Amino acid sequence: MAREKVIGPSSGDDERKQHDAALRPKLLKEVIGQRKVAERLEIAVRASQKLNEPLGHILFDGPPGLGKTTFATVLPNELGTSIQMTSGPALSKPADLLPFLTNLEEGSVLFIDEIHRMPRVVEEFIYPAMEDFRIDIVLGEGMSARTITYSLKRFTLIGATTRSGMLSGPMRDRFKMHEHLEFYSVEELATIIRINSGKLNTPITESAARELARRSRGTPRVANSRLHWTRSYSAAKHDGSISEPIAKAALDMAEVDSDGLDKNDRRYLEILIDLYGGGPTGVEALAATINLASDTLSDEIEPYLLREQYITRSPRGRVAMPRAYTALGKLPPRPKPDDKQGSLFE
Ligand SMILES: Nc1ncnc2c1ncn2[C@@H]1O[C@H](COP(=O)(O)OP(=O)(O)OP(=O)(O)O)[C@@H](O)[C@H]1O
Ligand SMILES: [Mg+2]
Repeated sequence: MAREKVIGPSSGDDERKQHDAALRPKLLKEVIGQRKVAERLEIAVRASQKLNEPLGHILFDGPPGLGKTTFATVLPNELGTSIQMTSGPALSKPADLLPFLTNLEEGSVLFIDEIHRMPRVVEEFIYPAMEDFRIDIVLGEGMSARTITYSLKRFTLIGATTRSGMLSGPMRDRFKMHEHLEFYSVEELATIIRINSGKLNTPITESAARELARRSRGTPRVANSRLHWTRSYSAAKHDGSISEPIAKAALDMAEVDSDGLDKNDRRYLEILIDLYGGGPTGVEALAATINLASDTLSDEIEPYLLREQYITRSPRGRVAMPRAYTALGKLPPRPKPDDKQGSLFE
């Protein structure tokens, strides 16, 4: 049965996956930005080929949409091997991992997304696989239980997480490389937008690419979704090409403000300022008021607001910074006269 599809500024999950797959770089040289990470991976790939050893296990962490899955899928292409993909929440017991482990080819990649959400029993089951390429399977119960050891093909585990802090120490230590992905510069995002408009056969001016880039929260996935929306907007109202005025009008209509903040960002800041007097406020209280999961707040909304200094974290909770007031067209609070350090927010 055909499902109804919502085309709009806030793409749904299915649509997001389609966009991601279509525009995702296939090789390391097509990956824009994250230069240091890409260079280290390049070295690791070459070494693995020259030494004829599997690539060491790699952990990618960073906020959503910055390229963790992209890097994980680029690596097997570089190595000329296959990849199997699963995720932490899909692995509720060790047996769930077995089909993946037994299907491994020599040197192939097993990708586990959201690896911080893998249950402890599965984590412990995977340790010997990571260390010695073997698994121990217990057969039977009680007195008659016996363990058989099963050797695996030498493989590379790639883990991705938005919360490296939630990963257990032993799990983290078993990865040879830890790569943290950072937000992208406007120039890098503008390059991604230019390349992807080419892939989508959509002419775009340089200033329009920069305008979309500036308003994409430092995040390639957001840049791609802003580009898709603007492209639809232009196809419906103009000739399908993207100029700066068209980009501006499309983003205004999508309620993305001139700094690139979207409705959820502004709602977060409004509640923090209007309801909680600018904080400090715990993330749970904010999440309950906004009616979003606190994980969504801390994984998706806050990293960018923190990095751009709209908010800051204190031991007592989140605090709005002057930039948050300005973004909402409000005056920042004045420092108290007795405040020696001149801090605005105590
Ligand atoms: N460095 C990059 N160069 C070009 N495009 C990129 C880059 N990083 C990400 N993208 C684009 O952004 C999209 C989203 O990236 P990706 O799916 O890799 O993010 P992620 O970090 O895995 O996010 P999540 O945490 O939500 O799984 C990709 O499909 C790709 O089109
Ligand atoms: Mg991903």
